[in-house]
Amino acid sequence: MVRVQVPATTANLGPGFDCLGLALKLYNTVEMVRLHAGLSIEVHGEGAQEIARDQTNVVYRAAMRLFNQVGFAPGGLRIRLINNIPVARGLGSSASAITGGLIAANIIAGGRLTQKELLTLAAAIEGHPDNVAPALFGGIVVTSAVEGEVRYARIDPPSGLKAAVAIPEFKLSTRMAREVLPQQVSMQDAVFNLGRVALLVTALCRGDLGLLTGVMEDRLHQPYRASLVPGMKKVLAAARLAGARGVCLSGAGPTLIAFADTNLELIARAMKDTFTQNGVPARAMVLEPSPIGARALEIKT
Ligand SMILES: Nc1ncnc2c1ncn2[C@@H]1O[C@H](COP(=O)(O)OP(=O)(O)OP(=O)(O)O)[C@@H](O)[C@H]1O
Ligand SMILES: N[C@@H](CCO)C(=O)O
Repeated sequence: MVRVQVPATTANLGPGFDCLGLALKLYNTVEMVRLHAGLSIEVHGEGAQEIARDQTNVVYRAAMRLFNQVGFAPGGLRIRLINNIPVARGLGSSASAITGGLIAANIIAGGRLTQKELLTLAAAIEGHPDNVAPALFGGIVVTSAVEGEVRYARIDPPSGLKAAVAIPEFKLSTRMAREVLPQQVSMQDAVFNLGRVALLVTALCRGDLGLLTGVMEDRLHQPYRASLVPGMKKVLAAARLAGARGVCLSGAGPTLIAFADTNLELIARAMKDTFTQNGVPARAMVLEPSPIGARALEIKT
C-alpha cells in the first residue's frame, strides 16, 4: 500500500499564463494497493458524488500511463481518494489527481522514473505544466517547454506571503475556460504581460512583497474569462481595497485569489461578501503556500 499526499496549486498568478504556479497547504491523499486483478475506486470528500470510479478516473489513468511507459503490469488496483481540493474550481484538482496517480504508481513500479521524467509525463497528461510542477515540487515553480523538454525552476515562497481564496459554488472546467481564449493576441498585450511577469518573478525571488503590488494584472486570459465568473472585477477590486498586494483568477477559475502578508481574514471576507452581492454563493479560505510538493506518507509492502 502506498499513501501519497499532493498539494492544491494555483496556476498563472495573473500574468504567468501556462508558465507559473504555486503550491498551497490544502492536500488530497491518494492510496493505492496492488491487487491480483480488477479495479476498485473509493472517493471521499470533495467530488465524492461525481468523480469517476471506473477506468476513466484521472488517478487511475495517470497510474496506467506510468505503468505502460515503464513496462510494469500491476495486475489489479485498489484506489482510495481522500479529497480536500474542490473540483473544477481553479485550485489544481486535476493536477493533484494526475500527480498523485503518477507518484503512487512510480513507487509501486519500483521508482523507475526520475522527478524530471514524472514532470514531463504529468505535463503531457494535463496539457500544460503550470499546475503539475508545483504539485510535484512544492513552492513556486516557473516552467517552459524548451527544446522539447519541460524546463523548470523552483522558488521558495517568500516568508509571510499568504493567500485569501474565494471559491464559488459553481464549477468551471479548464477545457471550457480555455475555449474562450483567442488564438492571437496583440503585441501591446503581450508586452503588458511580459513586463509584469518578469517583475512578479523578481519580486518572488527576492521576497519583495512591495514589488508584487500591481504586477499581477493580466491581458492574455483573464479579460476573456471574466464573463464566465460573474462579479470577478468587483471581487478583485474588493480584495485590493481590503489590502491585498496582488489579486488574480486562480488557474482557469472560477476561484479568485488575493496575496498579502496581513489582513488575510478581512480580505477573504470582503471577497466572499462581494461574490454574494453579485449573486454567486462562495466560500472563502486563507491558505499558506506549501513549500513541499507531492510525497509518500506511508509505504507498506
Ligand atoms: N481527486 C480527483 N480524483 C480523480 N479525478 C479528479 C480529482 N479531482 C479532479 N479530478 C478530475 O479533474 C477534473 C477537473 O479538472 P479541471 O482541470 O477542469 O479543474 P481544476 O484542475 O480543478 O482547475 P485548474 O486546472 O484551473 O486549477 C474533474 O472533472 C475530474 O475529472
Ligand atoms: N494555465 C492553465 C491553468 C488551469 O489548468 C489555464 O489557465 O488554462
